[in-house]
Amino acid sequence: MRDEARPVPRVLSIAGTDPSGGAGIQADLKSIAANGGYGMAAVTALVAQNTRGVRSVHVPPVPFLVEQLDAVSDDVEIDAVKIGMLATADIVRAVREWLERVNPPVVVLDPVMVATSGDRLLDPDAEDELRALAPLADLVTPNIPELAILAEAPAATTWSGAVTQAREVAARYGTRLLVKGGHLAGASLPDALVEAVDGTIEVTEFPGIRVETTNTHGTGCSLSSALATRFARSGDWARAAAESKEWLVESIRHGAELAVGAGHGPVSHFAGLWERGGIATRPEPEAVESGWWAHIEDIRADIDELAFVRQLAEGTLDRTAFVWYLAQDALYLRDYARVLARASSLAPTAEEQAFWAAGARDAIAVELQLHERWVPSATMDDITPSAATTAYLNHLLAVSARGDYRILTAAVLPCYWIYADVGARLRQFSHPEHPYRDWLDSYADESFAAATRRAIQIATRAAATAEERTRRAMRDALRASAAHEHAFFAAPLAER
Ligand SMILES: Nc1ncnc2c1ncn2[C@@H]1O[C@H](COP(=O)(O)OP(=O)(O)O)[C@@H](O)[C@H]1O
Ligand SMILES: Cc1ncc(COP(=O)(O)O)c(N)n1
Repeated sequence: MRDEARPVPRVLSIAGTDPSGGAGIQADLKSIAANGGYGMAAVTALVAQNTRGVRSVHVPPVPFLVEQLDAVSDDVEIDAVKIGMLATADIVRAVREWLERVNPPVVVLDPVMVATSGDRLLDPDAEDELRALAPLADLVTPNIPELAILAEAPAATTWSGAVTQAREVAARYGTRLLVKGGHLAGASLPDALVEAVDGTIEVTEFPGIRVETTNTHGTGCSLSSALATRFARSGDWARAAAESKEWLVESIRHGAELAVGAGHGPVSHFAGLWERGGIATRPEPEAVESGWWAHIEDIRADIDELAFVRQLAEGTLDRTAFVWYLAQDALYLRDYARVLARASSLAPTAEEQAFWAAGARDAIAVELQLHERWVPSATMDDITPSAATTAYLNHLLAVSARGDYRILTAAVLPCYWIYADVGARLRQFSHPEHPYRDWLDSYADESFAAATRRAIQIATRAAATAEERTRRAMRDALRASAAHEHAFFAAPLAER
């Protein structure tokens, strides 16, 4: 077992090619990626094949394979090696020498000899060399015919016969085996890990059910790559075997959906990932922020153009209209505080819970301040919520009632964001004689600016990790609130 398992192991496949993508290094790279590793590949042989069979094999000069292997090992720290098709005795020897030189921490040997189609992928005179390579592997993954060649005995015809033969092979080569039941008939399809533990050979069986399919091209390649990758991650062979088999069966089940070829089709290496993770990309929080800001640009421009905002800046705003606005604001803040308290109660972390709770408290504090300075509490009894105030609050309370925290963070955001933005501009109009100086200066509040930054951060981070549908709902809620902000600023001169 390795001292330190790697989160994304760097796994090198040494194997032949399959231009139709289902077996060989093409399958290995997909399998390594699907099982959580970084895949690399050195080509032993180029095989003109498809799902129906092998047409011809071209073996490049052996020194060139060694160059490929050295190019990788001179540069990359290799966490695991998976060996597949080796074609000739010279290649087996060259790979063995490289293994002895580089000594990679994990070696999985799939002793590829015959393709699913029945075509030979290893010269018969290379079998002795392959037997000599087996002891260098941490795990050998023969199918039943390959096990027989390692055992130099007839092929097993029953599962118990295969396991008995695997015990002999494990003892003889001093290596660990994963023997596969794919070539036996029947509904069950077990695999077994056979290894020497404290001098005795132990067998761990992984039962399985045969999937009714012809999509079995590359199952051996894919399984051995999955094993190398998962063992490099966990350092546990039994766990790697169980997980790899589960992954492979799921991939076999979805193979036919790919509609690749008319023979033995490939497995769908990423079926599980596609189903559970999807292929949608996700934006960074910064991109969400700039996208949202642009999405409400028209509303922001309209707010800047409002007579109320302009007159407030110039100081020409009618005082009654201003006090009416503040009274509406006080009414608004009372329920806005409740909505922020709801965000606090829905928050996934203690920090966010505290942030929204503080926001709720501050909203009430501002409301009380409004009474002290501008709107006597007695006046409040005469004020009824305007249509704009009612509509804005109904929107926020509805989002709050629906209970999706992420959408709620987007809905409450404009009250921070637009307010801080409008305020920053209004503040510049303040001067000692300005009738609303106190009010304009209150916008300079640094803690409100900091709270606005944090609210933007919480909402955009939530959006960045949400699925597309939720992200869109967040943007819609934000825009709806922005429109309510506009109506709220327009109301003092329109509704009153
Ligand atoms: N039809 C199937 N249903 C479920 N699992 C299968 C099926 N065919 C192969 N497998 C699994 O794929 C792996 C490789 O199987 P096998 O056919 O024995 O090896 P190879 O591909 O090397 O000939 C094994 O784990 C086996 O259990
Ligand atoms: C290059 C290459 N390597 C191996 C196999 C065996 O495939 P399977 O995994 O179906 O036994 C193959 N068809 N081609």
